[in-house]
Amino acid sequence: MPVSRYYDVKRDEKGERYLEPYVTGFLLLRLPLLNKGTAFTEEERRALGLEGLLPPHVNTLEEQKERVYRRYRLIASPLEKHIYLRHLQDRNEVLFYALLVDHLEEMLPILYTPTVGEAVREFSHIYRYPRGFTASTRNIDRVEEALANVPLEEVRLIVATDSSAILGIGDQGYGGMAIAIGKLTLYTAVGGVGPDKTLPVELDVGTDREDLLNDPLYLGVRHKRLRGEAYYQFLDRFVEAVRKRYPKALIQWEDFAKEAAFAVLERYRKVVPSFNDDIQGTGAVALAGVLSACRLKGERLSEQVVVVYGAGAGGIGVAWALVEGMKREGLSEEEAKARVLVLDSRGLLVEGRNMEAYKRPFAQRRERLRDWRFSGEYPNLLETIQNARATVLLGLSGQGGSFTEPVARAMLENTPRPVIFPLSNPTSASEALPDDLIYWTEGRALVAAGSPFPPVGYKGRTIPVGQGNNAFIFPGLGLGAVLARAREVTDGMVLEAAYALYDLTQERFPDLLYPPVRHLREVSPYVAARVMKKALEEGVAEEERIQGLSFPELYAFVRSRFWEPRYLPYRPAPVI
Ligand SMILES: NC(=O)c1ccc[n+]([C@@H]2O[C@H](COP(=O)([O-])OP(=O)(O)OC[C@H]3O[C@@H](n4cnc5c(N)ncnc54)[C@H](O)[C@@H]3O)[C@@H](O)[C@H]2O)c1
Ligand SMILES: O=C(O)C[C@H](O)C(=O)O
Ligand SMILES: [Mn+2]
Repeated sequence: MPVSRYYDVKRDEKGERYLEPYVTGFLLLRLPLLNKGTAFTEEERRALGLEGLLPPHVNTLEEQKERVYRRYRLIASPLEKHIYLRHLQDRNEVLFYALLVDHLEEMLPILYTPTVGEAVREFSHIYRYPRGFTASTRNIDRVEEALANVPLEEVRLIVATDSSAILGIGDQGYGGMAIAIGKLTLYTAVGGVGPDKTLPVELDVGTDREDLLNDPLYLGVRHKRLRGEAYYQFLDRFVEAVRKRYPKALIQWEDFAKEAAFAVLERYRKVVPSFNDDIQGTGAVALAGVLSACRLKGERLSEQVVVVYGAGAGGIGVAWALVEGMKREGLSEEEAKARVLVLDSRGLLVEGRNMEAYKRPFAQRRERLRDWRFSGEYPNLLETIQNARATVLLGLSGQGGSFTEPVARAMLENTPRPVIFPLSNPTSASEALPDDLIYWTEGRALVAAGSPFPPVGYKGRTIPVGQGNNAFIFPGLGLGAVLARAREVTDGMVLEAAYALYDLTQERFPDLLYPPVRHLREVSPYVAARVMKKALEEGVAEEERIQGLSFPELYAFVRSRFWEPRYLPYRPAPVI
């Protein structure tokens, strides 16, 4: 089976790859996975019916990049930059990725967090070309036929969202498609997964947002969200259709609101290789960063008292990973859980309190509160920090500005080097500005944030702010699972991704909490190889070619399959 309905990638007599298109002429210039624009050579133009359809001068990829980058630099607004780049992606994917890879640090905040949040909100207003797959209440009864319309035959990576909790901006209806597109852009740019192996999916089960339902331009289905049995039936149908059409594909669940996030993860994790990015990817990235922080202050993770602010997908995922990390250092489950305190909007999770099932494993023993001083029914953030003598504070609440000066100062009362990570996205949802945290703690806090922030200048020092974003985990985790053909993404693989990120940071960037974002293309293949090694150890790796490989061999395997944005030579398909 060819890679796509419109082309295949083959090898010539010398083993070099070339592309064989099944369409010629004008159409070739309209398909983003095929279009080289002005870079089609004279020979290709003659052979493929393009003569006279392009300007006479043949450009190199370098020249094309120069042209599009110059225009890009003239655009002032981040959202307009996003629109410009997305348009380029829909016109010529190789050029788009070649440009992105050259300017990763500059363009990631435009294509991904935080600007992608705006693109989600404005999705129906800035819409241009279709991309990805939409399963909706309109087509779910015919989802198999619909999925057959996707022209790609070798999809390996699907990012699917129901848009019920996009970043920290809540239910966003059809607009969540922009998040699925953004995550997969990273898979290709830093995870080396070919763009024709990826498929963004919007699961449009409706929206509860009145402003969207009343907006005449809104592009999604216009009814309230499906719930209960109907919701799970919808998802069952989708998963079944994916299994049939793309049996080798992994599904990354993205931005499902709390309860659904946990339920969907558990319902399908043994049915189809899948993981939840917000629970597991975030857990892993937080664990890696806190381990780095501990190393920098010369302490152990198991000595810390951690407060996790927010008890949704992100918060509970982070609490889980930190408990696992402490257990690795020798604590019992109970000892570890006593060191990880989790709060939701009503305060500290305490046993006996009325709460959702997924929160219960992280509720504190009641006796714990016996000598505590607090005002309300349950201790609030400040009271928890003070009474538990917290040394690490992690924000996954989506509540912008909730780490106030008294909160930061209370952390400093407990320890000379507090670890404070406001991890909520986008920038407006960040629990604090890194600048403020550094000032409030007199330059002593170790700070990383979910969204990108510039370095902070403090008393002559320049303090870099790490980006504690699951972008350091999911591309490597997904890539590793796919290359290993893992039948399941195990908890062991998720934790391995965390330790891989920590090890790499320690080795390559010993002064930092996370690698700089421009190094993501080194991080992901390393994480992937470690994930593959773990999958082999746990007996879930089904890929024949990697059985028995050493770590360097696994790493070489990943590198050899890493997609790079370069034009392949084209040869017309032989006429039969
Ligand atoms: N940095 C990262 O990589 C990363 C990854 C995942 C999520 N996040 C961020 O975490 C935030 C939450 O995302 P999620 O996926 O967990 O959403 P979610 O819908 O699953 O959970 C939201 C949770 O926020 C908490 N919350 C709401 N109001 C609160 C309040 N006033 N005080 C304390 N807690 C409150 C609640 O416990 C709720 O369960 C978002 O802003 C998101 O961007 C960051
Ligand atoms: O999308 C991000 O930037 C990280 C994370 O998945 C989130 O939901 O905030
Ligand atoms: Mn997310």
